Amino acid sequence: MASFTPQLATFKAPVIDNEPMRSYAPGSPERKALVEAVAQMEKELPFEVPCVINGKEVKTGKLAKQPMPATHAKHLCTYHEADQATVASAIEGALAAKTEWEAMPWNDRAAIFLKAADLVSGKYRYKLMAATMLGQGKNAWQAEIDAAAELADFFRFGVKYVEELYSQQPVKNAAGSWNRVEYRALEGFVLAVSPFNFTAIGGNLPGTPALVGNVVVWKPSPAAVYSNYIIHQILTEAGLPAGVIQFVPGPAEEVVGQAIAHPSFVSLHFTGSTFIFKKLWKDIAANLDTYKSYPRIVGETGGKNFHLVHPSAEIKNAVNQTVRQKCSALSRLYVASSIWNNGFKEQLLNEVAKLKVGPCTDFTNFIGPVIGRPAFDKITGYIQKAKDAGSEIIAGGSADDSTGYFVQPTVILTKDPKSVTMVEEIFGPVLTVFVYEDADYEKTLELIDTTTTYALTGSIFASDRKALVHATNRLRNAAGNVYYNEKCTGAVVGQQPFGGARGSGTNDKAGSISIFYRFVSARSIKENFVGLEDFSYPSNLA
Ligand SMILES: NC(=O)c1ccc[n+]([C@@H]2O[C@H](COP(=O)([O-])OP(=O)(O)OC[C@H]3O[C@@H](n4cnc5c(N)ncnc54)[C@H](O)[C@@H]3O)[C@@H](O)[C@H]2O)c1
Ligand SMILES: N[C@@H](CCC=O)C(=O)O
Repeated sequence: MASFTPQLATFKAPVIDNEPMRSYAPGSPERKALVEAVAQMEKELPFEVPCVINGKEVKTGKLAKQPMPATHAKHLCTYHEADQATVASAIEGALAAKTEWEAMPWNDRAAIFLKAADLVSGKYRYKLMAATMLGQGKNAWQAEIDAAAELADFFRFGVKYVEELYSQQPVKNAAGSWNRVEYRALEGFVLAVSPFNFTAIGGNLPGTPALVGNVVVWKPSPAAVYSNYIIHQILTEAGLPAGVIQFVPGPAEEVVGQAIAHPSFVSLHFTGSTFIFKKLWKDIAANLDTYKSYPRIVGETGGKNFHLVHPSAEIKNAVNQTVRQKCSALSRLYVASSIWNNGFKEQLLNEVAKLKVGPCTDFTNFIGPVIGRPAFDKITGYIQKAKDAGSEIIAGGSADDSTGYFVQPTVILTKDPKSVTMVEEIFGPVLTVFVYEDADYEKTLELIDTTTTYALTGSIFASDRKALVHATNRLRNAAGNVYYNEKCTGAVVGQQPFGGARGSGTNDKAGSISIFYRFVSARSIKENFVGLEDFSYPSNLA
C-alpha cells in the first residue's frame, strides 16, 4: 500500500522580487569581497571537477581543461569528461530518481530552489562571480548581472511561475462533478545543453525542467565547467535529491549523441548556436521511432540584433545605449544620415575610444577577452572579410592573442546593407553600421526584416511616436524582444521574458511562465460525485 504525503494546507510562496544589483564602486564592501574572492580563486586554481552522478563524484580520469580566456598561462579547472558508462549511469540514475522527485510536494520542491537562490545571492555570490570572471571573461558588473542576479531571479521567479501554473484549473464544473488538471513532469529525462556565455543560463536550463518535477541530464559548456559545477554544488546544498540533475561535462557530440539516442529521452533544453541546435533537432527527428513520447525541443540560439535610429531620435541616449552592450548584443546599426552626420558618428567614436579592453580582474576594463581561440579567429576573420569587401573600419579593428584573447571593440561602416557582417552572427565586439537616407525609412524597415535569418532582439530609437509605432508593426516578427529608446540587450527575469523566433529559437521565453508549459504534460481529471441511475438518454424515452 502506497503511503500518502499529508497536504494540510495550500501554501503560498513568499513575495518574489528581482535580486538587487550591487554597485562594486571603489570602496564598497562588495568590491572588497569580490576582489578577495577573485584573488583567492587565482591562488587556488586549477580546480579539479568531477562528473556528479546520483550525488556521487565520478572521476573518469579522462581529463580536459577549462582555459582562462584572459591568460593562456593558466587554466581554471581540470575536469573529468564523462565516458559512455558514465552517461549511461547518469541516465539510469536520473530515471530512478524520477518517481520520488515528481511526487515530492510542490512546496518542498519550491523550497529547494528558493534556498538555492539565497545561496547564489548570499554565501556563494562572490565565488560564482569570480568563476564567471576568470573562466568566462566577464567584468564585475556583467558577472553580477549574470551569475548573481539573473541566476537567483531564475530560481525565485521560477517558483512564482510554477505556483501560477499549478493554480490554473478548469473554470467550469458540471453539477455533481469536479474537474482538475495536474501538470505532470514529462515521461523520461530532459537533456540540458548549456552555452559558455551565461552562468545563469547554465543553472536555468536544468533548473526550469527540474522545478516542475523532471529529472535532467545536464551537459555544461566546456568553457563554463567550473561556474556550472558551483551551481550544481549549490543545488545539492539546497537539498536537491541525488540524481535529479546529473552533472555530465564531456565531449559534446558523444555525450549529447548518447543521450538523444536513449528511448527515455523526452526533451532537449538547449541554448547555444543556431547551427548546433538545428543539427540536434535533425538528429532527434532521425531517432523519433526510438522514443516513447514526442520529444519537446526548446532552444534559444543565435542573433543578429539591431538598433534602428530614426531621424527624431535623441542622439546622446542612442549613442550610449549603442555602446553599453553585452551578450544579446547589438550587431547591426541602421542610423538616419541626418543623425549620423549631426553628432552621432562623432559621439559614437568618442565613446568607443573610451572602452578599455583587458583582463576583468582589473575592474577599470570595460571589455574582457573573448572566450577562446575559435571565437578569436572567427571574430578577427569577420573583421578581415569586412576590410576585404571594402567596408571602412572606423574604430578598433585590431586584436591581440599574445597573453589572452582580446579584440578591440570594432565599428565597421558599410555601404552594402547585405554585406557579410550585417548578415551573419559574429558574437564578439563588432558592430556594423549602415547609414540610410532619412527618406528611406520604409526601405530600411524592409532591410532590417529581411537581412538575416535571426529574430532575437532589436531596438527602435525615435521620439516621433508614429515612427515608433510604424516600425513596431512593420518589424513584428524581426525580434522576440523589442526595445524603445533602450539598448537591445539586458532583459531581466520577471520583466522582459527573453527569446527570439525565426532562426533564433523556439521563443519559449526564459524567465516567464510560458517556458514551464514546455516541460509539463497536463492530465485532466474529472470526478463524479452522484453516480448514474440509468444509462439511457431522456431522448431515448418513448
Ligand atoms: N538566444 C539566447 O538566449 C542565447 C543565450 C546565450 C547564447 N546564445 C547563443 O549561443 C552561442 C554561443 O554559445 P556557445 O559557443 O556555447 O554555443 P555552442 O553551440 O558552440 O555550444 C552550446 C552547447 O552545445 C554543445 N555542443 C557543441 N557542439 C555540439 C555537438 N556537435 N553536438 C552536441 N552538442 C554540442 C556545447 O558543448 C555547449 O554545451 C551564440 O550563437 C549565442 O548567440 C543564445
Ligand atoms: N538576460 C539576457 C539574456 C541574454 C542571453 O543571451 C539579456 O541580457 O538580454
